[in-house]
Amino acid sequence: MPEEPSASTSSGKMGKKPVTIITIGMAGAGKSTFVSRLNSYLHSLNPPSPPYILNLDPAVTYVPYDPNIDIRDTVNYQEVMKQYNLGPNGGILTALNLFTTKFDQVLDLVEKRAETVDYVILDTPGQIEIFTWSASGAIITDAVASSLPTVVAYIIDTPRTTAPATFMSNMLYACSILYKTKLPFILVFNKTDAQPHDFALEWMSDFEEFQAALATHGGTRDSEGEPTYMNSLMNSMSLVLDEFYKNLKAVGVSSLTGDGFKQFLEAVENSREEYEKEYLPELERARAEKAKTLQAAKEDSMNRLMKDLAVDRARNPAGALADHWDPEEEEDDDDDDEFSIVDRSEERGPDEYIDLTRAGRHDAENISWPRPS
Ligand SMILES: Nc1nc2c(ncn2[C@@H]2O[C@H](COP(=O)(O)OP(=O)(O)OP(=O)(O)O)[C@@H](O)[C@H]2O)c(=O)[nH]1
Repeated sequence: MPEEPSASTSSGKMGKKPVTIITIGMAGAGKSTFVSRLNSYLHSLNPPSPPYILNLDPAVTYVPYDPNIDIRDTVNYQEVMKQYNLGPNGGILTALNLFTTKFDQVLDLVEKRAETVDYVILDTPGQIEIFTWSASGAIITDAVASSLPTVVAYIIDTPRTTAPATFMSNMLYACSILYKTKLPFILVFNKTDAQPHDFALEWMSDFEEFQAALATHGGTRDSEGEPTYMNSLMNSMSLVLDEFYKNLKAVGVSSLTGDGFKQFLEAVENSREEYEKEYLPELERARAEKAKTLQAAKEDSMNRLMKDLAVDRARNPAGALADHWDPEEEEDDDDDDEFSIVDRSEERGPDEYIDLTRAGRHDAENISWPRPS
């Protein structure tokens, strides 16, 4: 049963910046269903807190919610596949890369809504590596995280994670994303209606429990009764991961029934504090460092340029007299209007039905895409 909705976490409109939730997870873990349930849960709060949702999966045929911004409105992934002779994964990756070139427009739209929403939710492509191991995924994550408090929700298919080896692989993947993004991180054990997540919490809080589960699992001993290489490796890894688990929040949810979403939002609220205390100061330090380096480089190039100019003028006084700069002569090569991001909520009323079969593909045939580098 879903818990009684509470408005305690709905405070963004009262002065706080909205939190961005980036949902990441293996194919079929339930990302879209999770986003859809989170959307309806936030609508059911008192007062309601409708989120701003971005769908970043260009290949999805159906999403069970109405996204405010949908990558499919900007990039036709089938067209991209045809135009560049790509397979499905290359097509999705290139479509995401093309969309990323316009992400400043997306950020503008999101920032425009920052006063009126508490949550911005990103649904990512089904193939996890397309977002987590691509330049565009990193650019989108960094851009969002430098503008708003951001948290990663790593969605796990709990029923498919009960085997110790699968659990460990999933945790290692989560670990790699945590260290790559350095953002507050929530492990979301989904589908708890089908499989409660207690076993996972036990394994995370006590590595001996995990090792005991490993020992009872088949295939951990060789023909001579000795622990296999994989078994020894996983035993050692469980000690390593013990440290990683300390930096994580874990919640169990059922996107089917709505169970656990109150706890999820509480974890998001704690992550906001973590972002402000840990991520933001680090971001500001990195920004200041970059600005300093950039300023020094600029001054150095300027000094060299001025020196060169002085030499040129001394050598050629007649040419120096003809020196002039006319801003009117500058060519206007701004091609920003080539294609634009669509905010669906500005086109339609919030409760209006969106025909997803018709949506988007705005003049896709007329778009001439730049060659991917
Ligand atoms: N029992 C149960 N099934 C769920 C739950 N959440 C999602 N599912 C099912 O899991 C399947 C995959 O869900 P999706 O939301 O499409 O998963 P996804 O991660 O977005 O999938 P891709 O985008 O294709 O990677 C669907 O059949 C859902 O109905 C849940 O909480 N409980």
